[in-house]
Amino acid sequence: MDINKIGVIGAGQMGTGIAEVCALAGIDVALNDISEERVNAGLGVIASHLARQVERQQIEPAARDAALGRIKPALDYDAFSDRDLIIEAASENEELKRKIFAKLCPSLKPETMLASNTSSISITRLASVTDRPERFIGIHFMNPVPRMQLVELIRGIVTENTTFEAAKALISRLGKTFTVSEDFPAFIVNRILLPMINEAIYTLYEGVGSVEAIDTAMRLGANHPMGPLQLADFIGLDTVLSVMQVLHEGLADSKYRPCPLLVKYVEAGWLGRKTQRGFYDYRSGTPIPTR
Ligand SMILES: CC(=O)CC(=O)SCCNC(=O)CCNC(=O)[C@H](O)C(C)(C)COP(=O)(O)OP(=O)(O)OC[C@H]1O[C@@H](n2cnc3c(N)ncnc32)[C@H](O)[C@@H]1OP(=O)(O)O
Ligand SMILES: NC(=O)C1=CN([C@@H]2O[C@H](COP(=O)(O)OP(=O)(O)OC[C@H]3O[C@@H](n4cnc5c(N)ncnc54)[C@H](OP(=O)(O)O)[C@@H]3O)[C@@H](O)[C@H]2O)C=CC1
Repeated sequence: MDINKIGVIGAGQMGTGIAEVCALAGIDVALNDISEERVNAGLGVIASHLARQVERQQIEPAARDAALGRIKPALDYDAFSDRDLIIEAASENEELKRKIFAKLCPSLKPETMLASNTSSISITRLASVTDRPERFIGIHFMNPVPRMQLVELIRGIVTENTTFEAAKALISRLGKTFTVSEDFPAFIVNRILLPMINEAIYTLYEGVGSVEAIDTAMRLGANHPMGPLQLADFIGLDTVLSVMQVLHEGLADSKYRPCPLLVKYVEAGWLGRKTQRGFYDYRSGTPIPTR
């Protein structure tokens, strides 16, 4: 099936990025979140990111205007009745995602495909709460979506080839590259990257280095574009913790235990950029280490 109309659930960092790249590629987007206020805030973020691309002469103003014209708010799931694909990008919480998918299906055409942008959670388990597990797939974009070339594709145990092929065609239309991961905890990217970030937090927690030393060391010592603690704040410390918990529980190996300092920051509501404070304090505009 050609994908020309998508629904996106979750207007946060990833949902807005997915909506932005799909609209720029000519796809009609209906964007949902838990409130009209949240959806409108997401639409504002998309407009500001597109404006930045116009300023940088990466896109023409007309392309920006056309893309914005393709994105509309979806304040309930009835707005998804004509969609070809729904991409869920709500918070990294399995119970929340299962509730979304269970509630969503009755509003959809029988042939509508379902995808989750989950960083780590079992596609097979998420698919099992729907009426269409064969049309359910993991389409895992990377953050920030407009700038990252990779998309991970993860098939559930019964994902059909037609669904897999449609997802591959969408990724190609977005000008991105996919890799295929088997449906095991955190797939490929986060199975490797998040334990590294967790280890960086342990390095801080054990006093081996300061926030700045750790980030500078990896930026200049390993040519990472962002230091691991800066990246953790960019991803969201709640998401980082959720992924480590999925790895720890899913693989039953203590090497994936989340660092107690990460747990403390999340419990304090210090989630990184999205709350203006994590390993850095962003409230003044200049990132200042919080420890
Ligand atoms: C957790 C998961 O499930 C999987 C994942 O996604 S793991 C995370 C994977 N992503 C990464 O590793 C990103 C690593 N960082 C980078 O590649 C680069 O820093 C970057 C592409 C994000 C920015 O590139 P850059 O050219 O150095 O910076 P620049 O383009 O000037 O952008 C600078 C700013 O905009 C942000 N940014 C740039 N483009 C953006 C976009 N399209 N959307 C949102 N933020 C963007 C940058 O984070 C940075 O923020 P501040 O100005 O607030 O510091
Ligand atoms: N951050 C990253 O670097 C990456 C994240 N991902 C994955 O993408 C997904 C989203 O992550 P991210 O965008 O960072 O998270 P954010 O916290 O930025 O956004 C999640 C959004 O979902 C909303 N939400 C919560 N419950 C519902 C619901 N029932 N219906 C609709 N929207 C809801 C949240 O609202 P509220 O805040 O009010 O609860 C929030 O606006 C997660 O599964 C994450 O693992 C994948 C790749 C990279």
